[in-house]
Amino acid sequence: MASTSVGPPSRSDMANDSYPPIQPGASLMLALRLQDRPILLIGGGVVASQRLYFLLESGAHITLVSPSPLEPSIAHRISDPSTSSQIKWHERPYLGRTDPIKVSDFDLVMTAIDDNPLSAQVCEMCREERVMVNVADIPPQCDFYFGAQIRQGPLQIMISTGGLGPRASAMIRDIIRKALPENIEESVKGIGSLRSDLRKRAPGVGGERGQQRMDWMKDLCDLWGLEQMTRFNDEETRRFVLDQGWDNGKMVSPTEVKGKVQKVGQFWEQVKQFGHTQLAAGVSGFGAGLAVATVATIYLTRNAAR
Ligand SMILES: C[C@@]1(CC(=O)O)C2=NC(=C\c3[nH]c(c(CCC(=O)O)c3CC(=O)O)Cc3[nH]c(c(CC(=O)O)c3CCC(=O)O)/C=C3\N/C(=C\2)[C@@H](CCC(=O)O)[C@]3(C)CC(=O)O)/[C@H]1CCC(=O)O
Ligand SMILES: NC(=O)c1ccc[n+]([C@@H]2O[C@H](COP(=O)([O-])OP(=O)(O)OC[C@H]3O[C@@H](n4cnc5c(N)ncnc54)[C@H](O)[C@@H]3O)[C@@H](O)[C@H]2O)c1
Repeated sequence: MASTSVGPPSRSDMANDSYPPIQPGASLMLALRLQDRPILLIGGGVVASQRLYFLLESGAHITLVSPSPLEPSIAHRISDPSTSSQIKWHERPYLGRTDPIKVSDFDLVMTAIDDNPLSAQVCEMCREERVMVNVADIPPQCDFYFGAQIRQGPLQIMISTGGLGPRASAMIRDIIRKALPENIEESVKGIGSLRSDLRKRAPGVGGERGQQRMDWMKDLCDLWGLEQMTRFNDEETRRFVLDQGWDNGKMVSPTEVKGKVQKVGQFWEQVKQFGHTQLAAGVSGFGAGLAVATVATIYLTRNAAR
């Protein structure tokens, strides 16, 4: 029978005394934040070039040790002004224990070389210094594995088969990529903006306030769904949802917002267009008066809705 992943109990399950069984052998899946962190990368071939790509995107500072020739994309990153300051290249083989570059000076170490005994030695050095290491050619000695990845803006997905089938990981990645909604990146950005606005409006950490904020956000996400979340990229929509929803301790559905925000938006469009027409016709006094009246009406309408 296929095993299923149960996962930890959610906040709402906590009350039910439900304790799913532990299934050992997993990796801890994390999203490492490496901005400005020192990373040691040993090797200059195809695998090292792939490591380098992901490290550069994470903002790390990479010390690269490898003799020439380098895989061409690595040479490109070293000379390209947009990435050159992130890479310090030592053009020579790494010497293991006798090397002046010490693994203890780095947050992570990665070897991608065609030299098993040297990789094993680097791994041993890292264990002694308690530095996490990825050894591309000896999976059992890795503290962490890479995986097939999808990155669409802030959304990141990683697939791991626990080292069993890297190619299978890439194939599963392609299935997931096809299944994702086209505008998923916009959904994630939209909900990110709403969360950030909410935290400005209701600051503080933990306690009752924190719980309220989380409950409201969770219910709102469930009510709106991923597709509608793209609409939170619009500032007016966010304000409306927070004014009407959060401030009143209730939920506002996408359909409720649709009417209101569109109406206000349309008014503004009309005001703008009307203003232009009047200016073009040169009837400025009457136009300005009417525009001021319209703006005042909108202002009152907006505030009455709060
Ligand atoms: C996912 C991906 C991420 C990445 O590297 O960034 C990744 N390998 C990728 C591709 C790939 N690697 C290999 C092939 C040839 C076909 C095949 O063997 O399947 C292909 C396919 C190809 O190139 O298309 C050969 C290979 N890989 C490893 C060994 C050593 C060994 O097993 O002994 C050998 C044998 C060398 C030999 O035979 O001599 C080891 C590892 N490779 C991992 C990750 C980790 C486990 C991932 C997992 O849990 O699934 C792990 C354990 C350690 C690590 O690398 O961290 C990336 C796909 C990225 C993408 O396409 O986007
Ligand atoms: N994890 C993976 O996804 C994966 C995939 C394919 C291969 N591999 C394994 O990873 C290793 C590297 O693969 P590759 O395709 O990049 O090989 P490669 O032959 O293209 O590159 C090896 C690189 O290591 C450099 N090198 C050798 N000795 C060195 C030393 N002492 N110090 C610094 N650099 C040194 C070489 O100059 C070369 O640049 C292989 O052993 C392979 O078995 C892993």
